Amino acid sequence: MLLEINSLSVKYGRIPALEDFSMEIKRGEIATVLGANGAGKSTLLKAILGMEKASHGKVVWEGENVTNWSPSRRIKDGLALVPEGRRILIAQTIEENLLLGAYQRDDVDAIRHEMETIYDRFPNLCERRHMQASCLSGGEQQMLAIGRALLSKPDLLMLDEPSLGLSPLFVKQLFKLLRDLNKGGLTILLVEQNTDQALALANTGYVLERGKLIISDGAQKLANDPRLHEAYLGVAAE
Ligand SMILES: Nc1ncnc2c1ncn2[C@@H]1O[C@H](COP(=O)(O)OP(=O)(O)OP(=O)(O)O)[C@@H](O)[C@H]1O
Repeated sequence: MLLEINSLSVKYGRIPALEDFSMEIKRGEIATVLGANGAGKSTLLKAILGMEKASHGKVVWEGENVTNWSPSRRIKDGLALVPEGRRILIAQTIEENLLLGAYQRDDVDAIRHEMETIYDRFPNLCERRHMQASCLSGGEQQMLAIGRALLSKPDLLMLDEPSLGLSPLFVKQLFKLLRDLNKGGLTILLVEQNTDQALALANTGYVLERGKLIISDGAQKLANDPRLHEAYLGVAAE
């Protein structure tokens, strides 16, 4: 097991955003977390990375309890997050943004080699590597955010709504990229609003409703589960 979340809870002040959430992700798997706005999906990813503190429960990474580790220590140990909204530094160059992902590494030759692999994958970034990131479209910025995360050499790549606001062409490219990265051995935890495509890609799916896990199942089975649609429409199953 690569990642185990045991009864994780997160509160903002006294308000619970995530309650008693548990999941397990095996190496090589793609898991997706679905749910309506405000269900607690981003909070879950932030808590896995250590950006939000758990009020209860545990995050176990490769068999080790990392609940009290800092985010930078978790990133160094193989966790990476592509945050909602991408968080690109638009006044910095594309290359400087990419290098931020490698900020804890000192294996310069390997970093250079991986940068070239990323540039091969994203020729649009390569052509403009010395230009400010502000010149990129939303879709290209999303690819840059993914490239930056890959440069930390993660074992688990977490993505928070990466398809949000992208054109259908970029969404298609994005899901193909995630499939290719997974074929190359990367484990993925994907938070998405694009439920159909996320479930078509994933092995397992989890549905959050108001901070609570209401369904977890194989992705194919979940795609046909009426409770998924109820969760999105905010209609409680009678
Ligand atoms: N920093 C914060 N302070 C207080 N409340 C917060 C904070 N961040 C999130 N919340 C609240 O916690 C709940 C869960 O938010 P979260 O962003 O995790 O949901 P989400 O499922 O990712 O939603 P979305 O799809 O809209 O991004 C929401 O009610 C939200 O308003």
